[in-house]
Amino acid sequence: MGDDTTGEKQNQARLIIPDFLSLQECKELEFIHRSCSTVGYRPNVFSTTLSHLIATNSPHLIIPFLSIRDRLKEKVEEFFGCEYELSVEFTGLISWTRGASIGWHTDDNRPYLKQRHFSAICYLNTYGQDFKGGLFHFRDGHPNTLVPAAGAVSIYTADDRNVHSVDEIIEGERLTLTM
Ligand SMILES: O=C(O)CCC(=O)C(=O)O
Ligand SMILES: [Fe+2]
Repeated sequence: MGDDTTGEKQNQARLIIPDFLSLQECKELEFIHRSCSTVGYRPNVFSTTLSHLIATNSPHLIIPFLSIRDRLKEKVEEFFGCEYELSVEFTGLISWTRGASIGWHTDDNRPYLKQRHFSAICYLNTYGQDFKGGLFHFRDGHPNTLVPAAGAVSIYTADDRNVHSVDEIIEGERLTLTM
């Protein structure tokens, strides 16, 4: 029974919704990334953050993000039972090209990230079709491996219940909306 309880807690720490965004929304965000992305925070990674869109005088391009961001925030608050408690700390489009990968980590893994409670990753394109490699893995619990598909969202707590990694991109470009 102890194990069951642990399993249940583990399951509650993540939520995967296969069709959260329409393909049209994915395409629109992809278009913005193609027009505005800049060199990202790690090798072979490119990003388009909302602050970058403001700084480069493209504030109109923020509009498509806003309703998606609210929908996602509502979903997180509903699922994790923290209505009206969250504020969104980061919103950006992030693409990974050949050679990019990330090993096991949690998303609150720096002292200055401890205020981060949840991560949400919307997949804007599809494994096997747009890129090869780039599978997402949770170290513990279920589901274990996520195969990125356009429109899906994965929401998980940023703590050590959700240690995760992403395989190296072998070909193409893997695009996400990350919050
Ligand atoms: O893109 C993903 O699927 C997750 C990326 C990730 O874990 C991170 O950037 O911290
Ligand atoms: Fe991560």
